[in-house]
Amino acid sequence: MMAYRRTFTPGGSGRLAVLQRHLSAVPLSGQLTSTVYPTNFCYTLDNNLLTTEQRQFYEENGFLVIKNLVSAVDIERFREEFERLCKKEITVPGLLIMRDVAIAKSEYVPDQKAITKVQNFHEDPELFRYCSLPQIVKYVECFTGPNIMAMHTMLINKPPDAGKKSSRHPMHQDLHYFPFRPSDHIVCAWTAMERIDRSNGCLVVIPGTHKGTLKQHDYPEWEGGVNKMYHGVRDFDLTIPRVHLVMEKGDTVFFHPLLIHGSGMNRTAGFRKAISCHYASADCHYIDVKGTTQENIEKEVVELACKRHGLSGLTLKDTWMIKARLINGERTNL
Ligand SMILES: CCCCCCCCCCCCCCCCC(=O)SCCNC(=O)CCNC(=O)[C@H](O)C(C)(C)COP(=O)(O)OP(=O)(O)OC[C@H]1O[C@@H](n2cnc3c(N)ncnc32)[C@H](O)[C@@H]1OP(=O)(O)O
Ligand SMILES: Nc1ncnc2c1ncn2[C@@H]1O[C@H](COP(=O)(O)OP(=O)(O)OP(=O)(O)O)[C@@H](O)[C@H]1O
Ligand SMILES: O=C(O)CCC(=O)C(=O)O
Ligand SMILES: [Fe+2]
Ligand SMILES: [Mg+2]
Repeated sequence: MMAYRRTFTPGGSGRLAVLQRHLSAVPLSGQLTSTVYPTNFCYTLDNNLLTTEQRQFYEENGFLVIKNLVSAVDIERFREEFERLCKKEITVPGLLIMRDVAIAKSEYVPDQKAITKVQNFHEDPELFRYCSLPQIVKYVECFTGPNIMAMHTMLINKPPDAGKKSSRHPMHQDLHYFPFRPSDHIVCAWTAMERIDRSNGCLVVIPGTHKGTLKQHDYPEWEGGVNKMYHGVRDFDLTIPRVHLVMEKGDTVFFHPLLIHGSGMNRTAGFRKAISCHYASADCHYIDVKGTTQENIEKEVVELACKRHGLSGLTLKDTWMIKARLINGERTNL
C-alpha cells in the first residue's frame, strides 16, 4: 500500500504561500549542515518514487526531466507504427492528422513528410502502449494520484522548417485546451524520440509559470502563418528568460498544464519526433468554459469535431469525455 501526502496550503499558489515555501527552503543557521526542505508541497504527491530534491524542483519550476525513461526498443516500435499510419497501411478511428500550414499550402508531399503531428492515438494499441508504460505511469501517479486518465495523446513530427518559421510552436499553456480542473492534478509526459536540441526545435519553458493563472490565448501575428489551433499567450514578452530543454532519446519531461512553453523552429533536414500523453486524475471535474478565455478554442474544436466526425451540438467537455481513457484505478469523474 502506498502512502500519499499532499499538504494543501490555503491559497496554495498565492504570494504568501510562495514566500512561505521559499523561506522554509532556506537552511537554518547554527549547527545544521543539511538543507531543510519545504514540507508544504502543493504540486506533488509522495509515492516513494520522487526524491525530496525532485519534488522540490517540480514545486518550484513546474517541470521535471527524467533521463532515459523509455527504451530504444519501444521508441523504434512507435516510429514504425507512425510510419504505417503515414503510409496509410493502417487507419485508426478518431486519429487526427495534422499537416504543417506551409507544407500543406505548397505541394502534395506523400508519407510522413507532410505530417507534422498525429493526435488522439488512443485507438492505436501500439502507440497507446506509450501511455501505459509502467515506468511513466509510476511518475504520473506523483502528480495525479492513483486514479489516472489518459486525456490527450500526440506524436509530434516537427518538420524541417519550410522557410516561414511555421515549424515553431508558440508559447502557450496546455490548460487552455482543457475543460477540466483542478490543474494541479493534470500532467503531461513528453518523451524525446531522438536527441532534441535547439537545432531541431526543442521544448522551451518558462520555469515557475505553473504558479500563475491561465492566460488569454490567441493566434500569434506571425508573418509566415501559424498552424491551426496553435494559439499562443497573448502579447507574449520575448524578453522573459526561457530555458531550452535539451533532451536525449528516451528522456522524458513531466510538466504542469499551466507551465508556459513552446518549441523553436527545426533548422535541420530531419523530422524531429516526440511522443506525449496528457494525464489527469479521474477525480478531476469538467467545467463549462462559456464566458471564459477558453471560449475561442472551444469554438474551433467543436467545429472540427463537426467537420471531421460529423458530431454536431457538442461542447468542449463532450469532445474530451469521448476520448478519455482509464489507465489506472477507477474512472470516478472524468
Ligand atoms: C472528437 C474529438 C475531437 C477533439 C479535437 C481536439 C483538438 C485539439 C485539442 C488539443 C489539446 C491538446 C493540448 C495541447 C495541444 C496543443 C496542440 O497541438 S494544438 C494544435 C492542434 N491542432 C490540430 O490538432 C489541428 C488538427 N488538424 C486539422 O484540423 C487539420 O489537419 C487541418 C489543419 C485543418 C487541415 O485539414 P484538412 O481539411 O485535412 O486539410 P486540407 O484540405 O489540406 O486543408 C484545408 C485548408 O486548411 C489549410 N491548412 C492545412 N493545414 C493547415 C494547418 N496546419 N494550419 C492552418 N491551415 C491549414 C489548407 O491550406 C486549406 O486552406 P485553404 O485556404 O482552404 O486552401
Ligand atoms: N518572434 C517571435 N515571436 C513570438 N514567439 C517567438 C518568436 N520567436 C520565437 N518564438 C517562440 O519562442 C519559443 C522558442 O523559439 P526560439 O526560436 O527562441 O527557439 P530556438 O529556435 O530553439 O532557439 P534560438 O532560435 O534562440 O536558437 C517558441 O515557442 C517560439 O515559437
Ligand atoms: O513541439 C512540441 O513537441 C511540443 C508542442 C506542444 O507543446 C504541444 O503540442 O502542446
Ligand atoms: Fe503544449
Ligand atoms: Mg529562434
